[in-house]
Amino acid sequence: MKAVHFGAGNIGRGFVGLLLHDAGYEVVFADVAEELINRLRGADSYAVHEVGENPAVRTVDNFRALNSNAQEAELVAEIATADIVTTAVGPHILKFVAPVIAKGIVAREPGLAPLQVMACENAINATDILAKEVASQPGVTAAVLDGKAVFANTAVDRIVPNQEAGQGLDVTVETFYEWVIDRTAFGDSAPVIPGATFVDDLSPYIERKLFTVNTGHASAAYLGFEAGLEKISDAMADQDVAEDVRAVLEETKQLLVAKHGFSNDEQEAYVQKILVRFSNPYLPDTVNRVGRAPLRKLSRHERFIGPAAELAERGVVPEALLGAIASALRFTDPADAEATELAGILGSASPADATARITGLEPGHPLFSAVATLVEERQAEMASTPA
Ligand SMILES: NC(=O)c1ccc[n+]([C@@H]2O[C@H](COP(=O)([O-])OP(=O)(O)OC[C@H]3O[C@@H](n4cnc5c(N)ncnc54)[C@H](O)[C@@H]3O)[C@@H](O)[C@H]2O)c1
Ligand SMILES: O=P(O)(O)OC[C@@H](O)[C@@H](O)[C@H](O)[C@H](O)CO
Repeated sequence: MKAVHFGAGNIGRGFVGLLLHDAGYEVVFADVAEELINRLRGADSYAVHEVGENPAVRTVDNFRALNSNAQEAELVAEIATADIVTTAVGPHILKFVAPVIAKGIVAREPGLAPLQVMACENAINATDILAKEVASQPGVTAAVLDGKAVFANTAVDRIVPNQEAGQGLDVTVETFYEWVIDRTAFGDSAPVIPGATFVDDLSPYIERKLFTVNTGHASAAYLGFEAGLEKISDAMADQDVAEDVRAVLEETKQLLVAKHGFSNDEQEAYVQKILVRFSNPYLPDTVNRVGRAPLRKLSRHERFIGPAAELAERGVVPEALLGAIASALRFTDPADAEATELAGILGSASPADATARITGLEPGHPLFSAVATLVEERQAEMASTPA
């Protein structure tokens, strides 16, 4: 069995690659980072260090690596004969990997089982986004895809920080993991991945993951950044930050319980577990990594505006989420292109225009004016602070 996995970064090596390896797949990593590809080519195995409660070291072998920019023909041939394609490249990168995936699908011999495609990104229904991109490639029609590929949405959860320089291919991860996959996409032929959970309705799981783990995580990052802290575990050790994160998760709990029918106790247990995960002192995770790409995180259906908008539509003022959004507007990182772009929008547009551009909220939406007020406050702060 062979899997082609796009993105040999943190989650690619530390989670998706590991679970596919443990399920018996040979993994062909495809990435654009030449140095990383060369390292993978030169190694027989790498180690995944699971840190926290019940630490363990796992070994991944039986992999190869291709440069997806420089070795397109080879990659097409691999995809044409693979069982599974997965991605962990970032939601905005899916459009760049779609063309080669489409070519690989077109090149599959008739009679082969359909390629099983799963995007493992933090976004609601990321595989649908990828499927749409694949279907829009030249020469690809619904008839071409029919019988040659199936696309399944998934929710992936494991905190994998940026890795220390000098660590080579080895990855430090938390012990917890969860990979929930939409079973319905596969008919009777779902892949056997012992570490994954297959469900008939993914939407409650994917929203619960994004609006609890990622909303809480990003809140800790932006509130922690504002408090001058670098590590997520240090942010969680700050009583004010921890209380604010807890209040944010109380609000998303209210939404998730009402919308998806999770019991209050079940959701509370999920929240408690997550707070412990964020506080893991052995995990060298930073506010800059978790706060990365603030424009993506502040977009319409993402971890802040998504739940806050739904709460506002239900007549609830999401005070704690608004507090976290205010902190997100203050996030700066010269190395982060989206943080720079965010500052540019705040510095040049009117409060209403900036709010619409940053969040995608419509001016008539019940959340709009509350966010516009935060934007205006941030703009006033920026105007009074020397550059
Ligand atoms: N790190 C985590 O804790 C975590 C957990 C769950 C989900 N995710 C999601 O997984 C995705 C990846 O996150 P990450 O933390 O591993 O990031 P990362 O930056 O460590 O890895 C991304 C990898 O994708 C590669 N890449 C970029 N463009 C590419 C292209 N066109 N073709 C092939 N490879 C390409 C990069 O070189 C990099 O190696 C994101 O969507 C993230 O939200 C991350
Ligand atoms: O990957 P992002 O940028 O969407 O979010 C940053 C972190 O919150 C995220 O990577 C978590 O570590 C992960 O989603 C945990 O499962």
